[in-house]
Amino acid sequence: MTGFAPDESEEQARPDGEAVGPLLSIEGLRTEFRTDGHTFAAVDDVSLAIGHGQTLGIVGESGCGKSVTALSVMGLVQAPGRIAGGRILLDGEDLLAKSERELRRIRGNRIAMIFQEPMTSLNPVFTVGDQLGEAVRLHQKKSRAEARERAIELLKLVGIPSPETRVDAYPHELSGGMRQRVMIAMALACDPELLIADEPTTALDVTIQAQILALLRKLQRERGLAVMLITHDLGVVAESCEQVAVMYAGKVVERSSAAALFAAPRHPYTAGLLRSLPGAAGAAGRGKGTRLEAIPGVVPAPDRMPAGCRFRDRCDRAVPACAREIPPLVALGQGREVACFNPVPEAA
Ligand SMILES: Nc1ncnc2c1ncn2[C@@H]1O[C@H](COP(=O)(O)OP(=O)(O)OP(=O)(O)O)[C@@H](O)[C@H]1O
Repeated sequence: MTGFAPDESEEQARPDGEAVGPLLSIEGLRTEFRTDGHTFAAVDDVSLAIGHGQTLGIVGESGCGKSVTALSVMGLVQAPGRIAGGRILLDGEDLLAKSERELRRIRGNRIAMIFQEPMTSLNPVFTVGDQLGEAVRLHQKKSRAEARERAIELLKLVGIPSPETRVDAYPHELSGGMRQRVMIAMALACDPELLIADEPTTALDVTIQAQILALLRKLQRERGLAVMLITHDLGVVAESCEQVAVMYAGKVVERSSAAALFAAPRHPYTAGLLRSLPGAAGAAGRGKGTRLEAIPGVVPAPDRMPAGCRFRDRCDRAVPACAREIPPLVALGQGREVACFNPVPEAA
């Protein structure tokens, strides 16, 4: 375990004043893949939490384990992958102890996920209304006519103009941004408490990206939706997230409020990511659409992880201890945790 302990920032108060735990709590998650006789952990001892109605950004370069973390929460890890350890608690209930049938119900009703490329998730031969209506009828007892009405309502909710007409459109008749809105509408059909959005804006141009992020923020605010927002783009995090987890090579290396992280990153990897943003380093809201490729070197392949800190070959603050031991996540106060033997000093 990484020594993660939910702190005050994850304890929330109910209207009756009673404290409640986080909506989602991932504890010591390990998800492995077995390929060519080798077993490697794509997600290695990851602990995270998302409060009710909160947005957590999970950020890191390609291959860091962000998507596998999301798929683990959804119960959608496919062979040759498997969850080898840890707990995934939704409102205190361990999802890993659920049957496939129970999980399907939870996926349908409490957790929904949207992906980067909506065209791969929408069926080209059915209209948007058919597919949305189907999603509605899967979760609620409604007649076809009622499901169509609900589909129109959902399209309106996600800001599709002329929803009464668009409901009869086929996916290819809509722009990329509109298709992503339809996917969000599908995800909302079951009125979930948690929405997992895996790179929801990566395939879209910058203006449309901003609109989709604004829509997610609006839904989060108005419906009290919790969002796990997976992105390689710190600009997206700056715009949308309250909390951030930075992942590197299958591990969480820094957890923080977004404000504190952008004000003063403590893990050298986070600092490097922020430096790679154009404009003033780390200025929140800048650098939208930037890929995080400016740190020299690459993420080590999961079957060739170095001993000790996995970032050390790319790190300008490495010390001898980094070669010997994997740095544990250590609480630095105010909900901040960093896995580094030589973190960036606060004043830097
Ligand atoms: N089905 C699979 N079989 C084997 N390895 C896999 C499989 N899925 C993911 N991996 C490996 O797990 C690691 C983590 O992948 P993951 O997709 O979670 O990264 P990511 O951070 O989401 O990156 P990206 O932004 O590119 O999606 C990668 O090394 C990847 O190659």
